[in-house]
Amino acid sequence: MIRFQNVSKVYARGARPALDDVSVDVERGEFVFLVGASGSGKSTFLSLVLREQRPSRGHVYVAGRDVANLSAWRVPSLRRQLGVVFQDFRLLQNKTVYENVAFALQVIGKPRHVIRDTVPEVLEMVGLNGKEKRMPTELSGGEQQRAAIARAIVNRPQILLADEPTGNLDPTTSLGIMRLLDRINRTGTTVVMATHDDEIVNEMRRRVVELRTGEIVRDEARGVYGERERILPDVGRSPVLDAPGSGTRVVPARLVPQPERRLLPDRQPLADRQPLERRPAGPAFGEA
Ligand SMILES: Nc1ncnc2c1ncn2[C@@H]1O[C@H](COP(=O)(O)OP(=O)(O)OP(=O)(O)O)[C@@H](O)[C@H]1O
Repeated sequence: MIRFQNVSKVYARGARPALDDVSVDVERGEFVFLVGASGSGKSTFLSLVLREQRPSRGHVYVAGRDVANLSAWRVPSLRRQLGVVFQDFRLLQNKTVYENVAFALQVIGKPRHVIRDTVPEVLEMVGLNGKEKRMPTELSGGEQQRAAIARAIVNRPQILLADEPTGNLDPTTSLGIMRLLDRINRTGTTVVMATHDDEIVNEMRRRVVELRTGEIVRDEARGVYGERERILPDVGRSPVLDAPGSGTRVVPARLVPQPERRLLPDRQPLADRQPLERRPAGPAFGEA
């Protein structure tokens, strides 16, 4: 779905590369965390996928197309396959929630009846029904991010890119946003999320690609799909969510980050989860 082949990006002559010979594949339907310190190249990675930037060397393929070689008139069609959410939401302040989401369809020429049917469906999916007429200033941060996510997925993109989507939110609100992104991913949308939030990364137990000064220093499958979990024999309990009534499950002790704190209660028993390759590519939203 996304392939970086020996990609380097140098912004200014003589400067250190923002990305340095990066090769990585993101498969259809994956959820990948892109982590690394500030300045390690995460946003550069996302901007290359979006064709906001072109690589200085190497190739970036998105849905099979070499994006650096796309002619300018094909870039909008690439972007239609990509939904994007940002830390600062970037809603249009003079439009209501409904209008913000509808606008994403209007600009690509969707007929009015499609907009009328689709927007309420997406707003319900992200948990904003009843708030259609609110202006962005009348929403909490978490609600603004939900509106931004609704706008990003309303056109059913194959890929959702999220650049620090929880960066402005408190832990509880972040949890809700992560559940929503998880749900969107489970319907078949590939998600790549750049984040500094170790707690979320450790909790979600998905693939983690770590950048350091432009190079990949870690690429690790986590959780049920990761080798680490399968080979770990010792099993421990999370002290926070193993409280009575928490509905949590046993987790391998060594996978619980320090300090131990679980953000995301598991909603799906391990045995019910399918390996990625067997997960059908479903519609881009709606319940899995
Ligand atoms: N448009 C630009 N022009 C010049 N240099 C840039 C540009 N964008 C990023 N850089 C540089 O490239 C490097 C990687 O930056 P990037 O924004 O990709 O990192 P990041 O991991 O996303 O950081 P953060 O977590 O702070 O957002 C940094 O050294 C940064 O200064």
